[in-house]
Amino acid sequence: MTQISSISLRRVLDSRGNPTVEADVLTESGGFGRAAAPSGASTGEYEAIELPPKEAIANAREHAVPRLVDTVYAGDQRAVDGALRAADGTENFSEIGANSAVAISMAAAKAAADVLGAPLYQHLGGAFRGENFPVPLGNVIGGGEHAKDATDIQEFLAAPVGAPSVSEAVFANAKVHGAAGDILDERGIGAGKGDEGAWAPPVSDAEAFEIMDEAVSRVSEEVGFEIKFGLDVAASEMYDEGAYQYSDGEKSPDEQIEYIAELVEEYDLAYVEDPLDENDYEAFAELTEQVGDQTLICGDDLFVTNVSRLQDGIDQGAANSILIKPNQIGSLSDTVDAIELAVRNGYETIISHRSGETEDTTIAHLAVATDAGFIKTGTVAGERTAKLNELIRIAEDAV
Ligand SMILES: O=C(O)[C@@H](CO)OP(=O)(O)O
Ligand SMILES: [Mg+2]
Repeated sequence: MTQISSISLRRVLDSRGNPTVEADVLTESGGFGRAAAPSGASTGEYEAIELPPKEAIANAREHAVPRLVDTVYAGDQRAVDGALRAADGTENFSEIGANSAVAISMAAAKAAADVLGAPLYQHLGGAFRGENFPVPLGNVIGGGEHAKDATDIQEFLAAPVGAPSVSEAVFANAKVHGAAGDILDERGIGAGKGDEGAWAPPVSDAEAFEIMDEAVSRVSEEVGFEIKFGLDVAASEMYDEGAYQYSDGEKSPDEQIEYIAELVEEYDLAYVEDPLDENDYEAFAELTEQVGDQTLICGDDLFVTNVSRLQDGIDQGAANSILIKPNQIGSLSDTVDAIELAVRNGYETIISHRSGETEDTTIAHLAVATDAGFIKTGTVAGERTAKLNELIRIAEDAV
């Protein structure tokens, strides 16, 4: 029933106005799935390779499509992803492109769910999936590679850890975004928005901390539950010549560890992603040792959703959580392998969008299917709210 009968690939727009790969998968019984690849700006050095979409599509048509059509069952996700790996023949999808691979992988899962008449989260999670819903981490203020002339730290993220439901959490994050906008106004600071819809004000990181702190406490008081905040430092982007380059000077790796540990204390941060360079497992381990019992130290560029990099981190005690981005590794099976390895070792999982996104909502389903503790997918902007609104629908459907 789920045997793949055709695959179409096309270029569509992403939220930055760049082309990306979209895949349609059809099965012999009429099942249909459509998915599109997202795209990063602050990409990790060890990510699977995104090819220019035209090239990715041409190569996937030549190598992958013939291996899948009339042969592989969309319901057998491991077979779909195994065929993609075999068609590509490299470690990092540099032949067919991780963008083509992940689009086909996700579209096949959706086609299978369609045939089975089950929502995607149910198909991926199975009968015994957990009962929890992820806490949404929402980007409220940001800079780094996502906006010029804004903060050095890439993302200041609202974390509504005390929210009684997914929908209350989602609305609270949007309110924090609104409150941060009000505070910027009150301070006479004009701000545009970055790639993910977060405010991108021309302020120092120190001022952004003040604004975030004020915004989460205003909204927390209004909604009556605890809202903390966290960061994506995206430190690899500022690491150069052995030091972290901030607008107001540089910090050595030891100073960076001390600075982040102080921020965790001062602001009671719920979450700190990529506080250190992607090659410095040792520094990650040191910071985790210092503050890992108070906060999540998360590896994004450090782990790139890759089981062997995650295993290295587990062996060394580097970080206590992992960011999960299907396009960093190129297939849903590889993604789920990373999630399972993390869970077996007590690492929290955070399913994440990319800064370049589409209306695709697969990550909302993946987060629920795998019982992830968190999902990072913005606060406002259509390609972000697509996931958040899907999460609200899933929560309603799954009761
Ligand atoms: O660093 C990140 O976590 C992501 C998403 O916020 O950014 P990008 O997609 O640019 O890598
Ligand atoms: Mg990141």
